[in-house]
Amino acid sequence: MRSVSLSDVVCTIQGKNAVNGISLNIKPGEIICFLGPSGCGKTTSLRLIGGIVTPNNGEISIDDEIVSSASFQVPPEDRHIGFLFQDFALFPHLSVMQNVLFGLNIQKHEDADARAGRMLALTGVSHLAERYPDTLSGGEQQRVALARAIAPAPGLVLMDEPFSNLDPPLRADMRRLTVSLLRGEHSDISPATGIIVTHDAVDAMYMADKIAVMSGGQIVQFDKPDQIYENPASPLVVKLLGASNEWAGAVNNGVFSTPIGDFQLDNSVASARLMIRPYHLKPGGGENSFTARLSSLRNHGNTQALDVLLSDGTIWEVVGNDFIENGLQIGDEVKFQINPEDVMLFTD
Ligand SMILES: Nc1ncnc2c1ncn2[C@@H]1O[C@H](COP(=O)(O)OP(=O)(O)OP(=O)(O)O)[C@@H](O)[C@H]1O
Repeated sequence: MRSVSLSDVVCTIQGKNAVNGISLNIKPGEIICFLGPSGCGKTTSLRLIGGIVTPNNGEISIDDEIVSSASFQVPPEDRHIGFLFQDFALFPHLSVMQNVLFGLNIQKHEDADARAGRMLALTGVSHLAERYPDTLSGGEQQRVALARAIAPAPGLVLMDEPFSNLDPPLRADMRRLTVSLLRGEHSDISPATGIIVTHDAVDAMYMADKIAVMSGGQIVQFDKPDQIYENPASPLVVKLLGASNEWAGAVNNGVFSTPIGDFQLDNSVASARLMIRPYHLKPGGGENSFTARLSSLRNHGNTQALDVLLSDGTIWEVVGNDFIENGLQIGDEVKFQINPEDVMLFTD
């Protein structure tokens, strides 16, 4: 298991800072997910760590040895990293077995055949050993790519959207498998530090010890998933982690008056934004409640969703599972309860 550290790393591509001064310390054995909207610099950060692109400024170290700076670059093949990148697709002219053997043979691994066989078994593709990549489904190819990345026991594995082409049940399987392999939960497979790029919050929440949320080439929050979920640093982080309702407006003399009630803020604040998750709004009266009119009701099977009109015409979503059973109907005026702890307030 290897440590990775980035210090004030900048990477300019075609005159634009794709990565704009990121610093990060990743401990041996940690699984880190880079999460962020499209174009925020996740893939470039991973490519910098892999040595595929060179920083214009700053330093990258692996196990306390500098591997990248503006003037010095250890080539990717000398970093002994496992890659699972779209650009490093399976070799089309090699069978599945030969693909997994590739890295093992470079390392002159003693029991390469046995180890490749074991990796194929663990990733559930032993029966495809003699097949060629173009005869495999997307999901099968991703399993083989995972086996190939981890087979040489690299101690550090970089993955760029490793489950991008998988449907939800297969994605959940692959998440579990990836974490168990990185954690070394299988005998004779050494644990590894994992750095994974994803734009899927569920992937990140499930797999990561820590999530690095990126925006505009910078890391805007780096913390444990539950911390990020409970204390998001900005509206962007709230949105990345799941659906949310919001309302923004002026603050007058420290009072933020919203359709769901008044909130006391600092006197110096001029404007604010309130956010709340759809499933945190529950029908019911009482102290912290507000009234809204139901404008639509959708049944998604295991959940039901309401669109509700606030007093100023703003539409919010409410998610639950018993609205229909409780007789709610479009046009009804309904009271909704809020727990003040679920309200996220951001000042501009
Ligand atoms: N080869 C390139 N040529 C020009 N611009 C590039 C290149 N690679 C990246 N960029 C730009 O750098 C920025 C960061 O790109 P990057 O691929 O790192 O983002 P990302 O967060 O991984 O996005 P996505 O989730 O869409 O893959 C983007 O604005 C992108 O357009």
